[in-house]
Amino acid sequence: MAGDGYLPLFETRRAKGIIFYRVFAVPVFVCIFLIWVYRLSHIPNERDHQNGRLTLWVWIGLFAAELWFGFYWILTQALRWKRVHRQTFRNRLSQRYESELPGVDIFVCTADPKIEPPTMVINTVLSVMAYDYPTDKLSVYLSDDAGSDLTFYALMEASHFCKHWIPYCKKFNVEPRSPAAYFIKVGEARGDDHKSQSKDLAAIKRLYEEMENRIQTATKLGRITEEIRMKHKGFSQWVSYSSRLDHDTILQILIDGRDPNAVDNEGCALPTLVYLAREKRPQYFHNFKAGAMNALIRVSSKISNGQVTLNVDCDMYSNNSQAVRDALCFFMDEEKGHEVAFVQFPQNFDNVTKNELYSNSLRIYSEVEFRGMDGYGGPIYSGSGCFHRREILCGRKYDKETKIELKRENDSKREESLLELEETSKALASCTYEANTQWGKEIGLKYGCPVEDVMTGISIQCQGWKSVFCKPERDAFLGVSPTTLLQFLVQRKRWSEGDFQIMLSRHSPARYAHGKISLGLRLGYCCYCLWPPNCLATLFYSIVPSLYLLKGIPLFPMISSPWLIPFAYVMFAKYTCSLAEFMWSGGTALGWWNEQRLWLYLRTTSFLFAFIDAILKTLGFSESSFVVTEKVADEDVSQRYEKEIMEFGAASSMFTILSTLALLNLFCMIGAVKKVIVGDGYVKFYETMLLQILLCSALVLINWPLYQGLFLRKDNGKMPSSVTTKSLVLALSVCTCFTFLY
Ligand SMILES: O=c1ccn([C@@H]2O[C@H](COP(=O)(O)OP(=O)(O)O[C@H]3O[C@H](CO)[C@@H](O)[C@H](O)[C@H]3O)[C@@H](O)[C@H]2O)c(=O)[nH]1
Ligand SMILES: [Mn+2]
Repeated sequence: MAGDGYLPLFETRRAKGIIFYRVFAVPVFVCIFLIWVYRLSHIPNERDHQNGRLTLWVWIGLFAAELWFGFYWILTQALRWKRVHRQTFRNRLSQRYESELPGVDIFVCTADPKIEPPTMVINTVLSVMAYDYPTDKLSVYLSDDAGSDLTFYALMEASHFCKHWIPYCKKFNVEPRSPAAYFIKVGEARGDDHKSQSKDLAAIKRLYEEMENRIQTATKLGRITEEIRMKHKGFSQWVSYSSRLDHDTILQILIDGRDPNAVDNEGCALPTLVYLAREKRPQYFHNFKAGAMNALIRVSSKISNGQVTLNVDCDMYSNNSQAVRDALCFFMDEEKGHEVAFVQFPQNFDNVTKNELYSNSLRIYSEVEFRGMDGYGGPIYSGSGCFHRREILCGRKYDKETKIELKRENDSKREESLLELEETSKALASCTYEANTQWGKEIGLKYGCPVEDVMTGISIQCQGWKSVFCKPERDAFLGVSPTTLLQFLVQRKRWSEGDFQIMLSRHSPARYAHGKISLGLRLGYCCYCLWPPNCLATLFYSIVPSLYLLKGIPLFPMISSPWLIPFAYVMFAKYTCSLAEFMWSGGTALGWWNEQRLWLYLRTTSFLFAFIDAILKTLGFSESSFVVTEKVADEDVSQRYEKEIMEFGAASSMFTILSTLALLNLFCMIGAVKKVIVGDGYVKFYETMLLQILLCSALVLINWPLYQGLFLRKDNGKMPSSVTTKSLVLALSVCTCFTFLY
């Protein structure tokens, strides 16, 4: 196809405004440099203060923090310097390859029926079963790490309902194809929007609601009744089940794509649908999601062996039925496609409130930073919403000469009977299968890291492969993001700890990746992998200058000094730029303000805990864990979330740290105000301490929701009184000790 008249399947464009951005970034860097010069050229000596020695240490601390911030700012530039946008041409794909499209295996992961309700899980499954893609080439696998018969039951119901749902979606070309999300959307639309299909709509809605009722009745009951049990032989597999961590492999091919009778109610073939709960035994470590994915890769290779795989988390339903075709435009492009190992779509969420209370839209990642990495060889593999070439995920090395042909017929073993196929596949999901193999090391997803995805992605890129970031206009996947502050902090602790572990591991972008991926991409990786150490500089900067403000000792240039300019410019430029970025990406000003708060909270808690834990793990002192994010919330928690009221309500040590810091700054602020009123006059204090006053007031201002939670609120989401007491005592003692002892 390549040649003179060659029309590519995708196009890459430079992002607009890059030159403008670069021109803007240079003076910021110069000013950062001047700040360093200021610290080095103004080292305090004994005569400056009677407690000069102490100030010297503080000076060194500030210099270290500013060195770090400056260095980190340079890293963030790598994510902005060369942003690109991609556009796909699905029509061309269809014209050239419609009859030769490759098999696509879709893996949905779930791990707990309580916090990932079965109805949510099957909505995701149904949405991907209804992709606009030849159904005989589509297979959907649900991995259930809880081995729950409730989830299995829900999937069984879905396997019946899909016979109505898939033809309905295709007939009326509906979006989104998650039934729950679709019915909500239709409910909100104007009456005449769906008039032409009102009869079919009413019928399909009734079917869905009946199914949903049955599933929810079972979920509420907490077990499967005998009556339902009798209906499907699959339940018999639960006899060996003693707990979620101790059971045989449970595998059911609910719809066998090879079976000529597996058709929808219009007579069209259905996609294959498989339930898998891999074997679990207490004496074998199960490696969390990475273990589940590797079992899925093996089992699916036996059953359908699609050349392309897609993984979605159980809450991430497909919101765009064209996404598979978008991904294939990259893989199947005749000129550049052969070097693309994976295509990552952004993670979007359908429960984000207007001003993103927990900065949960991941806006800056998807609009700015991933595009920046894409310019340097490809984004990180960030889990859900990523298409892979199966062979590469299984460890195939890059070789310029040989191209992996995607367009070929499936070579699955078609002769075996369903039962035989189930039995042989089961063996692939046993606990012992991986012993003495390269699974988890060179093959499949990597083990031993809480962010198995990022780790796997960097090692694929280091083999020489590229990746692509694809963000179609209509969001491809929508999921559920945390709805409480604690969930958010715990999730980010897992992410940052995992990323930092990569930094300390043999896959470190700082060392291992040298010469294997571009410098820009390595710096980009470092930006994420160095999240946790940020805690040190941020803690220092949010405590020490405020305490010195209380004492009346200046740590920054005076208002009349020209050295104030670089400080002022860096702050002004950095924050204006981030505000502009945020608003250009479609956010609100208040959303940006909330994001700044969340960064402070992350840096002082999640990153701190992650920093300590990652180091302990690397030294072998603690075991890895994976706290699954809750996807449902209590009624009153959800209501507060809708109203954008921050949720505390748990006696967590993370909250003690946050409250102590907030109170400490408040006390310093009050102390400073008192000094101004009774002390040597407003003007002098203001002249010498301006930056410290600004810093401390900004911290007080941004912590406003915390003070509310500590003292003003009465609802269940307020700060628990134990946290309030602890942090009051801590903050007061620090302030008192500091004032009187030094
Ligand atoms: O033992 C486990 C633990 C988790 N999961 C599944 O993994 C997915 C991700 O878990 P979640 O708690 O939702 O974590 P998030 O932080 O929201 O997930 C992001 O970060 C993870 C890495 O930390 C990636 O694996 C995910 O794809 C990415 O969306 C969910 O579908 C879980 O059901 C398992 O299958 N087995
Ligand atoms: Mn999730």
